[in-house]
Amino acid sequence: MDKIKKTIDRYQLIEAGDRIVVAVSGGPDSVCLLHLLDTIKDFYNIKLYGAHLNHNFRGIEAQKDAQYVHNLCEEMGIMSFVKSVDVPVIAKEKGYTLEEAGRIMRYSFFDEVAEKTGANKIAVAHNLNDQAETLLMRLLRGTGIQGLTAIHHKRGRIIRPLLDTSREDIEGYCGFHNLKPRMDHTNFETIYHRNKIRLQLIPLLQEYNNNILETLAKTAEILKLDSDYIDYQAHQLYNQLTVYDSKTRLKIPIDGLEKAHPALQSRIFRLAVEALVGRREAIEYKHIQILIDFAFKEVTGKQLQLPMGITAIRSYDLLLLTTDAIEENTAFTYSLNHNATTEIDELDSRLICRVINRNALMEIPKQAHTKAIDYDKVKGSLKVRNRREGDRFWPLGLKGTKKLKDFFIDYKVPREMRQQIPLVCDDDEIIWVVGYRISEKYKITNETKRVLLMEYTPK
Ligand SMILES: Nc1ncnc2c1ncn2[C@@H]1O[C@H](COP(=O)(O)OP(=O)(O)OP(=O)(O)O)[C@@H](O)[C@H]1O
Repeated sequence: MDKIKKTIDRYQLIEAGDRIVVAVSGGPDSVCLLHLLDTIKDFYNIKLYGAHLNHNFRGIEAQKDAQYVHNLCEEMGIMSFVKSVDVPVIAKEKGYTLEEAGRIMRYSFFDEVAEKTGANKIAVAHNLNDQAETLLMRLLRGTGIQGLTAIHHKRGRIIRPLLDTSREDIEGYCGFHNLKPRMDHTNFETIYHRNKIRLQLIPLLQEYNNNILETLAKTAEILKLDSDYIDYQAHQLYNQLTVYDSKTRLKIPIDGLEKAHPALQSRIFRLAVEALVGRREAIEYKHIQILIDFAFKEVTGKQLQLPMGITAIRSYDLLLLTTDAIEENTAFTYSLNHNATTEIDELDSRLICRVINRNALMEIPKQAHTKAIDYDKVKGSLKVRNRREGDRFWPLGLKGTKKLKDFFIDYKVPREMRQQIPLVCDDDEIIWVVGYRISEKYKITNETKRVLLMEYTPK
């Protein structure tokens, strides 16, 4: 009891008035956690809810776990929530491992219960041994400083009050209070490997250091401090560099990245991945290495396909990361009416055209997306379309026409964005490359009488 109170206070896991969902698998750890929190609930002035997910891994045994948790909570007068999810089916459908799917479903269920009850915290029962085992497993597999910080006492609204308490103490507590937890079946994570670490490696290490569990936990804590600092720096730089086109598309200037310390580069990529797909760990170290090589060494225009549907595109001095489908064939053409609004569905935008008198032009504010041209020079019908093979254009201020492709290159328009740039044309020529330039041929001169005013806006 003293130990967990110390942990709670040291890491500020609980505040008066908290409503806490306790994740109860039915094993010794979570039963001990529930009992402990129930004992101190008045001291801390908190309200508890029990939550159990039946993963449907083990038929009747799993149902008994669920029943057990339900009964236990009822005996303690704690409102409980039990849900059954067919995790094996979901894992198969989504291509996750059983362990991954179980974890995702479990945490989304805890969130659901928190939503329902208005809880602001979720308590899970990882203990000191879990911490040491996780650290050793990661060390053996190979990991970075972040991985060696192992399990955290607090992350978002998840709290782990038992993280400094050993399995031995937890079993002692259960025995003392006559609690009868069910066998802990919850650990699907390479059970065999973890068990070997638990039963062989840790006892061996204990011959060298009696307090190996505490030592490993301390190491994780020291590393966490340093890791937090590097993360903080990475966040700062990420926020400084990254430009979002949309939620599914972001750009990072390559020279900014290149100047950053390599320790920050890989973290910035992970933050970008997190922004796109919600999870930092969605791609592995080897993918980050490939991405770094791609960003700094590959040629313009090439694409790199990463897991989770992420595409990286290097274009000029920008690295684009997106989960959008990169479509090549999106040709569109719309006729423009002189005094009307034309919707361009493909770009989710509209173009408003008005023919006005030359004199009225003075009152129109100058904006990049509002342009005026000499209407009397327009031949045939007006339209807006995207680029075609062989397009040429005479940019305002230049001596003659050039290939539209070269114009785009001059303006560093990424290749895969060129399809998305509207071009206002007449029967003969491109009049306006929207967002960039109008044509020299259609510019307003002293002779201009009627003006076509065009305004391009998002829908
Ligand atoms: N079926 C379950 N229902 C409710 N809570 C559970 C369930 N399984 C696990 N938990 C909670 O999660 C904690 C960690 O469980 P376990 O060690 O099996 O998961 P892990 O895979 O190691 O970790 P994590 O779930 O945090 O990724 C348990 O102590 C318990 O609080």
